[in-house]
Amino acid sequence: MATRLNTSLHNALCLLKPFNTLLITKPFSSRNSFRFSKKLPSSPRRALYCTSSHENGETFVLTTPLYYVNAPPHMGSAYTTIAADSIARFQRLLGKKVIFITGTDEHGEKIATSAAANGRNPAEHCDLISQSYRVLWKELDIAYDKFIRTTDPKHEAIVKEFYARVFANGDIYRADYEGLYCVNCEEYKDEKELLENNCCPVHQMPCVARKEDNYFFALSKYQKQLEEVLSQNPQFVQPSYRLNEVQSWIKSGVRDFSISRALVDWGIPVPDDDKQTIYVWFDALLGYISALTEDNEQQNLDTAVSLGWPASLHLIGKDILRFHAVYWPAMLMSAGLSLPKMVFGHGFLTKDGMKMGKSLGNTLEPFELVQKFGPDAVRYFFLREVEFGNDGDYSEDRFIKIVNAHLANTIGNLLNRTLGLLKKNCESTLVVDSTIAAEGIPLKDTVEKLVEKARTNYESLSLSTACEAVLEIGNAGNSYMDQRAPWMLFKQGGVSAEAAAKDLVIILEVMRIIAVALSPISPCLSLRIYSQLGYSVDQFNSITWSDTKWGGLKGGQVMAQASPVFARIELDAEKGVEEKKVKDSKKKSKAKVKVEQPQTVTEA
Ligand SMILES: Nc1ncnc2c1ncn2[C@@H]1O[C@H](COP(=O)(O)OP(=O)(O)OP(=O)(O)O)[C@@H](O)[C@H]1O
Ligand SMILES: [Zn+2]
Repeated sequence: MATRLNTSLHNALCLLKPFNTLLITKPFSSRNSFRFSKKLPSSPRRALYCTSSHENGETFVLTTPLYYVNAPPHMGSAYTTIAADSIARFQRLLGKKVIFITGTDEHGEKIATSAAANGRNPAEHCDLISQSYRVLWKELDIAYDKFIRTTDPKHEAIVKEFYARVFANGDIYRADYEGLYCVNCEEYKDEKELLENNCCPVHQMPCVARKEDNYFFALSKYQKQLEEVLSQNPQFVQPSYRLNEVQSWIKSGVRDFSISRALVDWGIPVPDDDKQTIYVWFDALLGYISALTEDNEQQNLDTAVSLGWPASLHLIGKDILRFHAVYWPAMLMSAGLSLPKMVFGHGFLTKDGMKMGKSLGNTLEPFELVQKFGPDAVRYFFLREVEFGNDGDYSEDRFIKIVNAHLANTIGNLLNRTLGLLKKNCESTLVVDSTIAAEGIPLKDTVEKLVEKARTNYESLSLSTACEAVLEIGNAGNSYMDQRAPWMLFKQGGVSAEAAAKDLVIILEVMRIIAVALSPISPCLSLRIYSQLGYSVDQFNSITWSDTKWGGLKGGQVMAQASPVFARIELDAEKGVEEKKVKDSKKKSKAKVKVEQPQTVTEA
């Protein structure tokens, strides 16, 4: 609730500041180094696999990864969260109850080391970094419903209960382990997946040899059930090429993994053995369940599960696919809980071809980007530019080109020009209902088809194509404006002027539909469009996807004063396109946001 209120407030602020410049684990192996000192447990005692024991009807529960607080967020963490927020907003538009869960993963060796390196105790360190995630989510208009920290006491209670269930099911045993460990992944690595000098392929740093006496989770017992989950429900892992990856891991044989650490103090103690702490991944994944509870509720698994489990969607980066698509389902089966409905592993934002990451330190600063360009531009660019699922590289030139062309020109200018004409010729008042204005006009059918394209692509998480469909609506509106040239028709007067007045209604209806259809991606921009069309913040906040249907604008509705809804980004010393191109090729440009002048003068 608090989040919702904050979001409304924030939206209202967006209205006041239209040019939102914001100056404002792993399976280990070890053919050579791995040995058990104890026998494997026998097979599971109870039937475990169920994908839908809990049906939560129209509730859509989605999660981002719980981000590791070894360092503040970067554009990669923001990317997943922006995508999740857009999906959550779309699902809310469909009328579903949404529980959007995000949070921070705060235990483990990497955190303890990072805290020490910064001269802080781990708890202080986690408070600070976790807060920086919340601040960034606010800047980016992320309307999450639950923010879980794995250091929350309610989480610890759930983890211990879960551990006890898995133990009671005979799936935890004690053994020695010796292997190569990547501290940044917090995972023992299979030697065959390492690069030269035993370097982790994700973090490009050598893994260290470790020998420990740990508790193990008997993943190998679930091999067959995991195979069945994937073959019976191929939707479980998306996109489909990631499913192939997961299937091949499982086919090559899953191995038990260690779920405790003897050398790490900063973690949840293993029940009945306070010399060990629970492995950070075994702990963190449960955040998706503990997040469902309220702080003042009795904390137990059954309560948590009744509040929304299983999740409809785990949205993650491909780096943590194995945890979510192999370990997590097996852990849930062991505890007798339902499996999430889908795990979607998107690609990496890269820098020079390498995954941008905290450990590598090659990150793009999201706070800086938002301050320079505003949340709408940042959200739009990454979701439009990177096909969801694939990797994508960032370049400032491309960023500026895309947001200027799409948001400032195709959408912003069209609205501005139309409102300018309406003010000059119709006293900013619509002459007729948009349904009547569009009678016999093919543009209406085109828009309806594109709305449907946007909807199906949002539904299948093809966010880039959904953006593309909305932009096509804008292109269709621009073409209509250019073909009809209403400014000429107004000059002709009489019937022509009457037709021109209807044309403006048609284009403004197009703008209204764009605002609704783009609201999951760039909500503040949509709100600004809506308010220019004469709607209140409350009216905007109650839109649903059915508002993409043609016919919302009515005759007599008075439009607001025209003012640009999206600030075109200008380069510092820009003096014309050619000069800009030359400059760009010579040195990295510095960008700033500048308000573009309305373009109504020449046409009017
Ligand atoms: N470069 C990236 N591109 C896309 N998503 C990313 C990227 N980096 C992190 N993420 C998101 O964050 C998740 C990993 O969170 P984590 O807190 O471990 O961040 P990290 O920067 O990858 O950390 P590290 O570099 O220490 O491994 C990924 O699964 C993904 O959701
Ligand atoms: Zn690693």
